[in-house]
Amino acid sequence: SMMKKLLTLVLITRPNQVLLGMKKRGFGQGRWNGFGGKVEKGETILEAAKRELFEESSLKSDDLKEIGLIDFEFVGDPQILEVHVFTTSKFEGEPTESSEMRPQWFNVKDIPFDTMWPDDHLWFPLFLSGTKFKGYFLFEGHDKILKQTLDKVDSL
Ligand SMILES: CNc1cc(N2CCOCC2)nc(N)n1
Repeated sequence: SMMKKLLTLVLITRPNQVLLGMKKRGFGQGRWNGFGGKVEKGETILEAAKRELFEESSLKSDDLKEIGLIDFEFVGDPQILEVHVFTTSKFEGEPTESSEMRPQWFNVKDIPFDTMWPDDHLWFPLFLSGTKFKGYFLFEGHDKILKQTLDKVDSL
């Protein structure tokens, strides 16, 4: 039976650039990604996004805007990952390496998609153009997308 796990993903931007973190351990290790993780009991999804952003990058933001909702399914695993994607260009602090993440600014035209999750190059253009989206990706392992849907939406 399908179980859903709530997760967050925060993409910080500044003019012509996106802040990504190199995941140093655990799920997605060795790939650049936004900042995020699990939603704990007793916190809202937005509170989780803020918390994970601070824990993983030392940045603080009260301006996170939800721009995407992505369901990830993995063949053979009943746990669906429901990832709530947020972005902001208003933040405080300096990106700082954590135990989980090594942050680095990337020019938008040089996003390292080859060392990111294979779904990212499909939905990043929507995030970068300010288009809200809903997506579904069925993975086989961590590198192969078997099925996908990606739709622009007016509201999430
Ligand atoms: C499977 N493809 C994924 C997963 C993912 N994350 C799952 C764990 O929580 C943080 C976001 N993030 C991206 N870009 N692609």
